[in-house]
Amino acid sequence: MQMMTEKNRVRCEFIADHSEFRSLDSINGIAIDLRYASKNNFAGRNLYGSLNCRYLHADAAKGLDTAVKWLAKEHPAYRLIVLDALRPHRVQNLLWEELESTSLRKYLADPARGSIHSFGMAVDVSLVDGQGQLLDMGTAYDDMNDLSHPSLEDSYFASGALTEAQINHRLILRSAMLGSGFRGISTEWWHFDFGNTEVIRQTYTRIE
Ligand SMILES: C[C@@H](N)C(=O)N[C@H](C)C(=O)O
Ligand SMILES: [Zn+2]
Repeated sequence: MQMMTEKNRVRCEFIADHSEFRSLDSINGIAIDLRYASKNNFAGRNLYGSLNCRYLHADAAKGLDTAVKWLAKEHPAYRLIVLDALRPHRVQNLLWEELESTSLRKYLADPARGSIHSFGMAVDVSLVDGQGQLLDMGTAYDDMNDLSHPSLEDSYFASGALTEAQINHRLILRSAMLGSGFRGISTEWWHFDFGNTEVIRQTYTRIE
């Protein structure tokens, strides 16, 4: 296993000069509402402060370009909205502290391993309609409970806790993302990693 060296870590303040990363503003056709750059998140405060986190690694940005094109062709009434993208490692630490002594840490990557967001290789996304309104996914973004788990959707549909429309919205989002090289996780309908997470942790640049 390759050890992470200093050259694999870059402070977020220098990201604009780093050729591996692409601004979200270069991805045509997406909406952007970075929740951790506002008070509208589970911590209730702006966690990014003056840091510009409107970035992704170029590999993941290319995947998002593909997802945008698929959606425009197959579901032109809907658009992707990016709720989080690059998340500096120092902010992952803040999120981890925020959930100390709770059972909710299972919804976060342990900073000891590192979040794929901190490599710019994960995105939190949803769908908006033509008016920019979020589609109903059955739970809100970062709603840390079982109803958000893709792995439990079938049973929640059977019990009536999730409607057909809510499941359909999730399926459209998932089709756009999985068909473009992203992988979902079992506990969050909004989170997608691009590529092999072990390779990313070992070889990609982590933003501090
Ligand atoms: C906290 C949530 N939005 C999230 O992104 N979780 C993943 C697993 C992470 O922390 O990397
Ligand atoms: Zn995420």
